[in-house]
Amino acid sequence: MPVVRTLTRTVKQVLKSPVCGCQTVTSVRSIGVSPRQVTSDASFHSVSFSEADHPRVLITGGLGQLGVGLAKLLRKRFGKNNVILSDIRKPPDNVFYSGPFIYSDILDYKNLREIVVNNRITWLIHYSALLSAVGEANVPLARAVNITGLHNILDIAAEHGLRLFVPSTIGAFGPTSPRNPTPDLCIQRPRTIYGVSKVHAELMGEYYHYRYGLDFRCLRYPGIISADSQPGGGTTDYAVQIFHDAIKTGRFVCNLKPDTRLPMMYIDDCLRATVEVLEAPTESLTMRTYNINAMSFSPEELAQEVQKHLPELEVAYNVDAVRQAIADSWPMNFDDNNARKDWGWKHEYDLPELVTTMLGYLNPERLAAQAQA
Ligand SMILES: NC(=O)C1=CN([C@@H]2O[C@H](COP(=O)(O)OP(=O)(O)OC[C@H]3O[C@@H](n4cnc5c(N)ncnc54)[C@H](O)[C@@H]3O)[C@@H](O)[C@H]2O)C=CC1
Ligand SMILES: CC(=O)[C@H](N)C(=O)O
Repeated sequence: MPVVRTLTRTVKQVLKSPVCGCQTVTSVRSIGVSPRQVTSDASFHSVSFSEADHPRVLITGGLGQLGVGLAKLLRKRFGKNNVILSDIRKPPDNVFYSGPFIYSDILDYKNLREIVVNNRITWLIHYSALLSAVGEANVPLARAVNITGLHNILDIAAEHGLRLFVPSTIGAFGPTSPRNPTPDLCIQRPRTIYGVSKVHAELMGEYYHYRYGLDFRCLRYPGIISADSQPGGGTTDYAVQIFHDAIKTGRFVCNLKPDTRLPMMYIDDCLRATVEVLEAPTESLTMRTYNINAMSFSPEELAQEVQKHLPELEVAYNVDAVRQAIADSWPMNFDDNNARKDWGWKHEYDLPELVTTMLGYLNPERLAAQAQA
C-alpha cells in the first residue's frame, strides 16, 4: 500500500507540474530497495524565479547528426547556459566553445544522475543511439546503448521529474506493418536491433508515463537530411552523401536500389518539430508517440532533382544487401495526421526546397567565404 500511495502522489505531483517540468518526484529505482535511492526533495540550490522560467536541458549523444543543431536552436530560445550537450566523444573546437559540454556515458547511471542533479536539469533529450546499419554490425553494443542506456534514462527522468524526449524512427516498423502509408498505431515487428530497441523505447516511455506520470514525449523521425553534420551509420545516409559527392566529384554511387522509397525530412523541420512537441501543452497530446513526416522519395527521384541543378552528376548503383533489406522493410510513406491535428505539426521543406537548400549550403564559394570569415 505505501508504494501505491507514493505512486498516486507522484502522478498528482506530475499533473500539477509547471510547463518547464521542474517538479521533483520519487525515485523509480527506489520503489524497491535500490541503493541508488535519493530523497524526493533533494534540493541543492535555491532557484530564482527568472532561472526557473526556462527549462534546463541536457542532450545525450549530442555530437551526432542532430544534437549540435538542436542545442543551437534551444540555446537561442532558452539561453546558452541552459542547454548542455553531452556525449562520449571529444567535441570539436567550434562545439566546445559554443556552449556547455559535458562527458556523459549513458551506460553510467551514477554519472548521469550526478549531471542531472548538479545542473538542475528539467528537460532531458535522449539522442544517444546506434542507428540501423551500425546496429546490425554490432548487436551487443546496440542492445547495451539503445536498451540498457534507455533504462538508465527512464529511471533518472522519472526519479527527478524531468520532461523526457526520446526520438523513435520509421525503423520502428517492419515488413508486416502497412507501408504506404504507415499510421501511428499498427503492427510493429521490426527486423533490426535498432527498430526493436526503438519499439521498446516507445512502449517503456508510454508505460512510465501511465504508471509513474513521467512526461514522456516521442516523435518517430523519418530519415533526416543535413548539410553541416554527418549521419551516424543509418540506412537513409545515402540521401545526405549524394549532395557531398555531387559537389565534390560529380559522381555518386548509391547503396540502395533506385526505386527504394522512404520518408525523409530536412533537419530544420525535424528540430523545429522536436521543440514544438516539447513545448506542446500536455492537454493537446492525445498520444505520447507521434509519426512526423515531410516528403517521400526514392534515390532515383532525389538524383533527378539534384540533376536539375547539377546536370553533369553521374549516379551508379552498388546495392548493399543489409541496408537494402532494412529499407525494404520500412515505411514508404508516413501518415502524420495525428501530429498535424493535435499540436499543429506542419513541414516547411519538400523535395525541391530541400535540394535547393542543401546545394546552397554546400556551395564551395559560400563555404570558402565562411571559412575566411
Ligand atoms: N538521423 C536520423 O536520420 C534519425 C535519427 N533518429 C534518432 O535521433 C537520435 C539522434 O540521431 P543522430 O544524431 O542521427 O545519431 P548519431 O548516430 O549521429 O549520434 C548518436 C550519438 O550517440 C553517441 N553515443 C553512443 N554511445 C553512447 C553512450 N554510451 N553514451 C552517450 N552517448 C553515446 C555517439 O557518440 C553519437 O554522437 C537517435 O536516437 C536516432 O535514433 C531517428 C530517426 C532518424
Ligand atoms: C531513419 C533512421 O532512423 C536512421 N536515419 C537510419 O537510417 O537508421
